[in-house]
Amino acid sequence: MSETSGASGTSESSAAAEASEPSQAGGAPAGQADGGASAGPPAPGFGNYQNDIYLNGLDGQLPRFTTDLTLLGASAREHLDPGAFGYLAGAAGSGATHRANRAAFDRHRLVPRMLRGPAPRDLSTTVLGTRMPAPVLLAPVGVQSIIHPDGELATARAAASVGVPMVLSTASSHTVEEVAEANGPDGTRWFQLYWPNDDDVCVSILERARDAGFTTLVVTLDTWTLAWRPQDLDQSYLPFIRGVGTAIPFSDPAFRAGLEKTPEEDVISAVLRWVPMFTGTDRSWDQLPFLREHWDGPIVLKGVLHPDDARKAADAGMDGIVVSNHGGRQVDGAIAALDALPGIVEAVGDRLEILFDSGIRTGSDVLKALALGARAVLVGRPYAYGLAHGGEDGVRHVLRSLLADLDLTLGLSGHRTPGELSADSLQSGV
Ligand SMILES: Cc1cc2nc3c(=O)[nH]c(=O)nc-3n(C[C@H](O)[C@H](O)[C@H](O)COP(=O)(O)O)c2cc1C
Ligand SMILES: O=C(O)C(=O)c1ccccc1
Repeated sequence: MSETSGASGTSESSAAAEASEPSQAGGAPAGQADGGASAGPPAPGFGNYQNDIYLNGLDGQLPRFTTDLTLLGASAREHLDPGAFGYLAGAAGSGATHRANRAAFDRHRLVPRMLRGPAPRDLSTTVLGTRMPAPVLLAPVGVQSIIHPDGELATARAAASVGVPMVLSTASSHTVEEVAEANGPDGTRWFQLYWPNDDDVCVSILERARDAGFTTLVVTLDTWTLAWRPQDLDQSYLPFIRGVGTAIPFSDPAFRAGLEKTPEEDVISAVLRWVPMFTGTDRSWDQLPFLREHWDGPIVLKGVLHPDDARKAADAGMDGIVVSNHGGRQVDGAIAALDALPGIVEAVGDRLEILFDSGIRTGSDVLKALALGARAVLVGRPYAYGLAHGGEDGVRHVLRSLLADLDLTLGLSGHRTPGELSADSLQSGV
């Protein structure tokens, strides 16, 4: 949208993996009614979205787009420039880890239980002091203005209307203050840090995030430099070197103080100062006290895949971790995030909160991650695809679909709350 596209990506990796998920004819035509999407507090029982959709059908209204979230990658292509699509759907290298994330879910199957009266259900939970209606958060996804002009503002509004917490990326297209306003007084929001190597800039961004009502800090460890991403390389597509996804630093007084000209006057110089400040900046465990000193809420480390790193996070006094391989976008050939989860839960499950992301597409995926010990999950590409399909309404449709599927699948499996799930709820290795 904001970019002109270069050569179209031809490698069969990454984006193709997402876009080639089995395509059924199920996708409702775009542009139709939004199946009962409405702002305001969520209806009691997420499964009601199913009723809304069927009842709207009596009036000839179909959901805005498909309710099968595994299909969204393919249809998002129609709404995006090739560059933006490749960036969103793509992955590292051959896409092996991206595919492994999905394959891992298939190796675990739920074993439903009967006649246990699992209604009404209660999906709500509290994670690190944040009350949430279901154990689901929106993962940090940067540069959302390449997906839709409203970008993170649309996401923030949709998240608040459903009650789901959002995690805002440092690489946002809108400032922390703008996103907080869109998310509103009732929205719940966490802030994701790409840790700048300039301490003054880091502290200034943290203070702004805290003042704007972001309660928990998520520090991403696995993307201190961008991986080899053929989908982007083949199109020479990197939004933030064009000053897209840089709203937070460019509006930051400490960052601006180090520039001779403002970013509005000279975007190239601002980009040249920012990019090396947040990428190419690997950190070490002994630097974590700096963040503790400058952030008074909970701190979560995102991108942990080894039990020893999870132990180090606990030893460092961190409050939580996200078991994640960044949706297969960083180390191609890395372990599927779901396969890393049980060992990490065993190592530190009693010492800190364990969240999970990478590959969640359906309600049953959420249940499998919870059964393997995650307290909550983050979902990335699916809501970004929703944003591509229909801005705020599109994100809301994805969220309501995922939560309705989660609620119904939990109940049909014989459970009333997510806390009832355990490894016994699964048959694994199938
Ligand atoms: C387009 C895109 C941009 C992303 N940007 C960020 C980011 O700025 N910060 C971050 O920590 N993770 C980022 N991620 C990773 C997500 O937070 C999350 O780990 C990943 O998308 C989960 O996998 P899934 O897409 O299969 O749900 C990004 C992912 C995508 C697809
Ligand atoms: O593309 C990503 O996965 C990502 O995390 C990122 C990194 C820098 C800027 C924007 C997004």
